[in-house]
Amino acid sequence: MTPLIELSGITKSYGHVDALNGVDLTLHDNEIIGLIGDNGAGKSTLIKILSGVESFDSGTMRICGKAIDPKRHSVRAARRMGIETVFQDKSLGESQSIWRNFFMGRHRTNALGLIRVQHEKKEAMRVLTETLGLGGAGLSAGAPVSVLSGGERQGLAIGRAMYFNARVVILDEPTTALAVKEVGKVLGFTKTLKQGGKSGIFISHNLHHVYDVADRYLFIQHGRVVHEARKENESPESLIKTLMKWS
Ligand SMILES: Nc1ncnc2c1ncn2[C@@H]1O[C@H](COP(=O)(O)OP(=O)(O)OP(=O)(O)O)[C@@H](O)[C@H]1O
Repeated sequence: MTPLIELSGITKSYGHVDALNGVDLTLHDNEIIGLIGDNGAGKSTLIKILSGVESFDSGTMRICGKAIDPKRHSVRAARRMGIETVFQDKSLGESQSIWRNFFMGRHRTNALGLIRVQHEKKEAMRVLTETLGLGGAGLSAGAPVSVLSGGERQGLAIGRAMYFNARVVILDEPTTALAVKEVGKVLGFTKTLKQGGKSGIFISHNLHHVYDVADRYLFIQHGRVVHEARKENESPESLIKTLMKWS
């Protein structure tokens, strides 16, 4: 089966800094991979390239078998091909309502071009309650995002990506700065992605979290994938040992 994402020899420099030095990476259908690497290893640069925020200098990138022209790659193009990124706490507007956030930039309109407010409210709540199990007293589509906990905000961003048919959801440090209970929620949402048939790329400095959600682990050092491991042969402790070896 054609992989969802195939990177071969991807390089990216910022002036004299070589952030990526020939990355090879494959992501398959309904698979979650964990990207592991020390500070400055190149993880963020890699996901910026995948999500279209940055372009790459050389190498080849294929999404669902289609070769990507680095000059035409953009966030919009990546989204069109089903790649969505959930950034830590940055993808939601605090004071805006939950339903507006959910449909931000992709509102459903009627024949007159007006936003279908009731439909969007209903759909947003359906995804949050049925797919992600959020809810409880007081949660309504019209409430501001600020009423949601840190974990629930990540859930909203993940639910939104699923609703808009993302094939691949990239989670960049989604558990950083969250309380333990909230971390559990976010790890649960990430597993929901996989149960829903999606794929994911999960980045975290906490290797217990990465171990928990990913099927396969890629270790990055100095802008290259230097080691790969599968869940069945690993434990959180063995991942930590391997990271120390490559740091
Ligand atoms: N916009 C930029 N301009 C100059 N150098 C950059 C830029 N972005 C990243 N770099 C450099 O590229 C290298 C890889 O950085 P990157 O942020 O991708 O690493 P990372 O693995 O995500 O690190 P961290 O875990 O600390 O977020 C680093 O040396 C970094 O300083």
